[in-house]
Amino acid sequence: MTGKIYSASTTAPVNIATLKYWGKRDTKLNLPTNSSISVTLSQDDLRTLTTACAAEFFESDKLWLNGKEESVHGPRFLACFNELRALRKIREDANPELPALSKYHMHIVSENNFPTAAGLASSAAGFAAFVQAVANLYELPQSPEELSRIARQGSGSACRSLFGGYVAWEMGQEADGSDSRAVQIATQEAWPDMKAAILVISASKKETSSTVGMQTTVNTSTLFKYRTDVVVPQRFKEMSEAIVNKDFETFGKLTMIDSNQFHAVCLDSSPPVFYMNDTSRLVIGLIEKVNKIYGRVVAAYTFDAGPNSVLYYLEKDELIVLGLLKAAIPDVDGWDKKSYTSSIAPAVPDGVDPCSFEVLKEGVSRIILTGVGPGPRKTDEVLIDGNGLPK
Ligand SMILES: Nc1ncnc2c1ncn2[C@@H]1O[C@H](COP(=O)(O)OP(=O)(O)OP(=O)(O)O)[C@@H](O)[C@H]1O
Ligand SMILES: C[C@@](O)(CCOP(=O)(O)OP(=O)(O)O)CC(=O)O
Repeated sequence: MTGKIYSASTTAPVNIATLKYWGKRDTKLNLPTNSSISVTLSQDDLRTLTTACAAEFFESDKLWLNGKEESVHGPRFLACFNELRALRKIREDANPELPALSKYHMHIVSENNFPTAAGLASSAAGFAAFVQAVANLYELPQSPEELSRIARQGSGSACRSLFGGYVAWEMGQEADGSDSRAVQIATQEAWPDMKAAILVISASKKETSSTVGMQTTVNTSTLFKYRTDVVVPQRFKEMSEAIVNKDFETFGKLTMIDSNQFHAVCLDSSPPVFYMNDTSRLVIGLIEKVNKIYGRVVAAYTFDAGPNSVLYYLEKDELIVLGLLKAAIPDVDGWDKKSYTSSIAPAVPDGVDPCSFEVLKEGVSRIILTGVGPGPRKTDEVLIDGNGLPK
């Protein structure tokens, strides 16, 4: 059977948290135990591209991710489908001339241009793109904030990828999750010189998913309650202010101590959850050393649920940060053509032991040079063919 196919596409960005979401107070609605903050990264380097289409002749909802069909019958996808269809239905009821897309099955085709399920926040970009693509298809009037409440139910961190720039996920208080949504703290333009270097230390699927790891922490860690009740509320205020004031020193310090505390509560879980490895710890040591040598925060490290390291730094310090990394890991994929050598400062400052570079050379497989970027973007690129199947 054939017929008219309605379609819309979007791209969506990855975001990397600087104040970590770790723990759910409601696993069904994906409601967090604490608020969190992230930086949205440029889609020139990391992005999901998703096409959503609907047609009367489709027989079921389907999703193809990177060319492979995946189930959409899990509760996360179902929650998003149901909410989006309900919003479309409101439009159709108000205007009976609209095609009855809410009654049609959907085909979703999506591509990540980076490793999936490897701690590079693919679920964040993936669910944000999915929700935004369907919202585009349905021509929904809802704001990014409202869409973020839906994306949150796909994957918590996805709610933050509905915005560009600097984003907070406010945990909310309501039992139904109506006030647990993302808001923008500052636009990309407000603080445009934030850069990020991602050291890909492992691009393989991780052993303990974030979903499982965080609930192990909620259920067993005694340090965790102190983190959510005392530490995060204070840090949330300080980090939001640091972003608004473009105060990298405070932003960077908070980013590093929060990453470390997140991994500390993982270790305090039973059984303990480990995400960092020896290479990750070496990166921490190196950045701590460099910051000490310069007497200020030149770069801030953060690690999610995996060994990969994300380093935030300001454009003005690019020569210091990338000069050192280029000296340490010159041969990995991902370097651009710039030289990053300076006539005034040595690439490897006094006090940094170049012997440690051997471990980095062994452990890092790729560098991704990126920076703060915008939120989801509509695109004319379409990933489906005339039969509603992946091209
Ligand atoms: N483009 C996409 N479209 C829809 N769903 C996606 C997409 N990309 C990833 N996902 C979903 O997210 C899952 C991977 O999420 P997971 O949390 O395991 O990894 P991650 O997001 O890369 O890591 P982390 O969240 O710890 O940074 C995939 O199995 C898939 O269900
Ligand atoms: C360490 C983190 O990256 C955890 C992300 O967890 P997810 O958003 O992947 O978890 P689910 O809500 O279960 O899908 C920290 C963060 O992004 O804030």
